[in-house]
Amino acid sequence: MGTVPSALKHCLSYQHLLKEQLWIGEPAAPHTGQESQASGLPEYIKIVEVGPRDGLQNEKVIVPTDIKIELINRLSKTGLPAVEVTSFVSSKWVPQMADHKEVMRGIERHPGVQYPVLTPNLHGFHSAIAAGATEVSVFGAASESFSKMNINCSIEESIEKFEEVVKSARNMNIPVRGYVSCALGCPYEGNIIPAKVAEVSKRLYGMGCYEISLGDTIGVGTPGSMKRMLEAVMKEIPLSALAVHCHDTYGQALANILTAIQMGVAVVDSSVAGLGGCPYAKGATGNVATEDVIYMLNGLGINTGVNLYAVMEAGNFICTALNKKTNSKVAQASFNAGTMN
Ligand SMILES: CC(C)(COP(=O)([O-])OP(=O)([O-])OC[C@H]1O[C@@H](n2cnc3c(N)ncnc32)[C@H](O)[C@@H]1OP(=O)([O-])[O-])[C@@H](O)C(=O)NCCC(=O)NCCSC(=O)C[C@@](C)(O)CC(=O)[O-]
Repeated sequence: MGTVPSALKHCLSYQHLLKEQLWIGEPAAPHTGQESQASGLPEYIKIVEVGPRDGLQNEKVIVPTDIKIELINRLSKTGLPAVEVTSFVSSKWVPQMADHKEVMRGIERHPGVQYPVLTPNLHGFHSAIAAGATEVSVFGAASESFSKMNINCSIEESIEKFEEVVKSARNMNIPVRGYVSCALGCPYEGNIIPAKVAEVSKRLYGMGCYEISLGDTIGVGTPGSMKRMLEAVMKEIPLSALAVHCHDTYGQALANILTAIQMGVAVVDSSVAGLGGCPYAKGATGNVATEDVIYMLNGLGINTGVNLYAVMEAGNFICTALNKKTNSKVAQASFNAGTMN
């Protein structure tokens, strides 16, 4: 590979590059669950891929709709059980998501894959349903200031809007997921007490959200703060209804996820190539990379049902389209190792 021109190297598939890096692929032996059972970890972790929404929403240059659709179609073929597609929010506030209807209508739906979309209010919910959404997410915060900045209303007002969404969704048998942002810190208020996270989570769960995704929006959490926050939330909500959503600003995301799964959380949000950031959280970097989460879980013998190579290919596709370097350490390491062979 040493003499291959760099442009050509870029075109080579990760599958090809990685064929001799045996440690990087699927678990070597057929998964028995014994390894994870013995360690007390969940046998299966559900990965919720948020790249096409959370990953792309902060991109300065508008990503063409057909690229978004192609990314989602590629991710849908990797074994991922859920791919968050887009958000039905105001295009004045988040221009990158203005093509939500076209994206929703353009994607291929694979059996067994969920395609949730963000809907902050009834307006967004009705538009999402008209475009063919079959699952939605409401997104609240444990910080008053963040709620104001993000969705232009207080936490209390947001709960009222979410209740309307959940009520309408229930009538249509549409599942609703609930996010709680700033679960480990707020860009405006700093520290957020675990009791506040637990309180907002309880209200979202109580109104009918089937799952609560706890967002470390600005990636400031540590295993210590993750543990304290989860202990508080777990007093109010069944463990089976919890997910974690970690950004990697301070390089703690994988450690935080490991802490959460050691405590029994079995749903993890992540973003292909570590794309992401939040338009209302200045300085927040991307979500934890899906590739890195799968690599860690494979190493722990935990089943995800996701093909790491295929996710890396999808990551390579979107990074090439955006003309940026992947944030996935696993993809970087594999590509470097492959090109040095
Ligand atoms: C929530 C709103 C819409 C309120 O926006 P607003 O301006 O307060 O809304 P309003 O009710 O006063 O209406 C004003 C205008 O917006 C329209 N409008 C009203 N609702 C909608 C809608 N759903 N979709 C499209 N348009 C809408 C409405 O029709 C009206 O239009 P006009 O009459 O002026 O032409 C606005 O603040 C907004 O769009 N915010 C963007 C929020 C966002 O997308 N944030 C990023 C995602 S959250 C996140 O990334 C965190 C997460 C989930 O990943 C977890 C984590 O990491 O922590």
